[in-house]
Amino acid sequence: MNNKPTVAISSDFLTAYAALPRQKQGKVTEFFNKFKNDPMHPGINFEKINDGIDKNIYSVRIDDTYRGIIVREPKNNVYILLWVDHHDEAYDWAKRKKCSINKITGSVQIFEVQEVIEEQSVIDEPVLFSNITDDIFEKIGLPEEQLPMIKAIKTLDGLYALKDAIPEDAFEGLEWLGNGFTVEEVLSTLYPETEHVEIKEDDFVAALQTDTSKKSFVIVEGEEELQAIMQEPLEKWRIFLHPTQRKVVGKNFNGPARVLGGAGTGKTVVAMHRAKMLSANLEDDGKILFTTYTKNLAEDIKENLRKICSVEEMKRIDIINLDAWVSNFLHRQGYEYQIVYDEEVDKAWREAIAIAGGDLSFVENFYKDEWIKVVQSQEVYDKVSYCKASRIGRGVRLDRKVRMQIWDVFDEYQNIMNERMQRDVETAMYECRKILESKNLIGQYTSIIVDEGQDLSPSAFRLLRALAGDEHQNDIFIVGDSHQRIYRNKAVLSKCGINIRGRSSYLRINYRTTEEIRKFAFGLLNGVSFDDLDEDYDNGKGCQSLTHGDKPEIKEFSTPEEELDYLVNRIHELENVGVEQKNICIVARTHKLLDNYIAGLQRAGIKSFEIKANKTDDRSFEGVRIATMHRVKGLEFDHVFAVAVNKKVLPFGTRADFEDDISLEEFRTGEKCLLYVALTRARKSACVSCYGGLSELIV
Ligand SMILES: Nc1ncnc2c1ncn2[C@@H]1O[C@H](COP(=O)(O)OP(=O)(O)OP(=O)(O)O)[C@@H](O)[C@H]1O
Repeated sequence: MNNKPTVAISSDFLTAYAALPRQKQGKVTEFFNKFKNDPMHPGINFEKINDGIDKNIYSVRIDDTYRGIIVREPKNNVYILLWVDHHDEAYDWAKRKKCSINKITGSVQIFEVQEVIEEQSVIDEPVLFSNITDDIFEKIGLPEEQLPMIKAIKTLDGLYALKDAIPEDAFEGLEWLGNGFTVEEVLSTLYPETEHVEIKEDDFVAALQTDTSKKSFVIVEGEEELQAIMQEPLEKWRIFLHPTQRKVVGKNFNGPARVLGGAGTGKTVVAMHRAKMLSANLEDDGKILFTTYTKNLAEDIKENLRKICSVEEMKRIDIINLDAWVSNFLHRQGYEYQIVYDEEVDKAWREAIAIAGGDLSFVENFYKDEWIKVVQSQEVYDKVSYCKASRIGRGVRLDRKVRMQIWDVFDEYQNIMNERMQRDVETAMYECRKILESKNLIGQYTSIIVDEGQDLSPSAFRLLRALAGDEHQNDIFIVGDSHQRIYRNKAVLSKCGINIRGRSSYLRINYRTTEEIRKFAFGLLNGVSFDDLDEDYDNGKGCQSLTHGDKPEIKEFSTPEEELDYLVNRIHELENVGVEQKNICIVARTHKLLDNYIAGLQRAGIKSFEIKANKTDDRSFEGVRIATMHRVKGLEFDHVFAVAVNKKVLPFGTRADFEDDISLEEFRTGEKCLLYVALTRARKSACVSCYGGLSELIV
């Protein structure tokens, strides 16, 4: 017998632990501290489970009323904490459970052995898995004992009713098969080829270390680790990665890599774990840059990275939004221009058009778009180059004469910015790269990780290429989703010196939203084609959520007052069933609209907390969250109300604001993406409401 005990915790145990009253949680932690050091201490009361089917599953006494459920595998000195509950409930949970190592996948599995299921009595209905052969069931890790039970299932509901009885890894495959995914899709999507380990039937120590087991179990090594786990038991992302996530986190890529995945599929989680892994393996004075588009997201990431990284690992990671990095760098280099945004930039454009627009009759948006999508995207910063530049994908055709006239406006825009010692952010990024190149400062970072890659511009990616230096192992890692592109930037990686060919992956399991919300939100994007951040398309299909709930509601009202009444009632209803205000978020298209809701809620006695730009959502504040659609990016709440989704609000612009149909369509797509982002922040429920007519973007 191995003398050193191996003690592990299951993901289910943490769920059960999180549901206990605080005082009982303290007892469990106390028990566990004692237990971990000496599982066979005489004070630990192992009791057999009466009528239990697995002789290795025991109960242990936490206090007078609570019991823990533990697998004890004496041969290898392994202990796995599976559950904790009131005495009777805990015994009930344990009675029919079995813990074993799956012969095919080598993973540790907890499952129930059931003799009959009710559905078997419905004779004439065809079974759900009639086309699935035994070897496929085996491949997805279904225990032999459960074959008859699974083969008898007739409906998806029947499958869901058995969720707790089936091992987690096998259930996932069954759910996807039941939802119509093909065997090939299921095997290639959910069961990545990881290192193939031959596990002996009873070698629990080795089995706990397979990637599939690590999805549901964690071996607890030290005191600090245990404390960190028990302090935030529901933050499972810190510990239990899916094998598909683990594969991307740990892989050595011989150059830039890209990960796509719909909202809530764990892209940020993967990016954070990868940052930790790379930091832990950095040599000498290497450094990692973890960057993203918005400041608040960078702040959130910093906060979360602290939860998984050691102090040493954190020290080697710079976490900052790219424009802030650029601004800091330029400042250190004595660059005298100020980076300006939105209103300031628009002001300069308006003036430039008034001064140099002559008899051209283009709308303001046209110049701004042309500047970003042609000049900055291709770096054609002089008249001659601009006149020769490709304008593929731009709606209006321009002859040389008109291009020359347009350049006069661009010239004037640059003059104005120069006079004011200002720069738009893209120009600043371009100039930042030029300084890096001229001062031989390229390659400042060993590795760069980019979150929300869909929102970075070509100038940003070219700058990142320079910051990472020449292509090398694990140089750039980008996660993103073009369905969530809500700013005007769009880049093709290969055109920015970032070649990801052969190094791309897709995450397809949605951890955040219910399947019903995911489908509804994704349906809003029907008929629009999306890119893969490179030269190809991403159809965003082939995803599935882990949870289920009600379909999002669409509520139409005649007046804002009626909508507000509804909102107030719903908030009270949610509060009455124990939902905290901070887990509810109201999302609107514009800042101005938010003010109406804040005032309305106040009149109804409901506290609200506006989530503002450049700040994290401070959870210590009470109140229903309220934010713009742009601002909720990267956040999540149990319940989301997208309000004022009115005819004249979404899209927030009309045909007259755009020069041509292509520009208009691009804008409308951005507006759809905003609604997609807003709704996919919801974990449990989402509602769309409007007054005075529903937005035409909801079909
Ligand atoms: N392995 C995991 N185990 C448990 N929860 C997870 C896991 N991976 C991700 N999650 C949870 O799923 C939710 C979504 O994860 P994350 O924010 O990383 O997704 P995302 O793809 O970046 O989403 P979005 O693109 O919408 O911002 C988070 O609550 C996260 O904690």
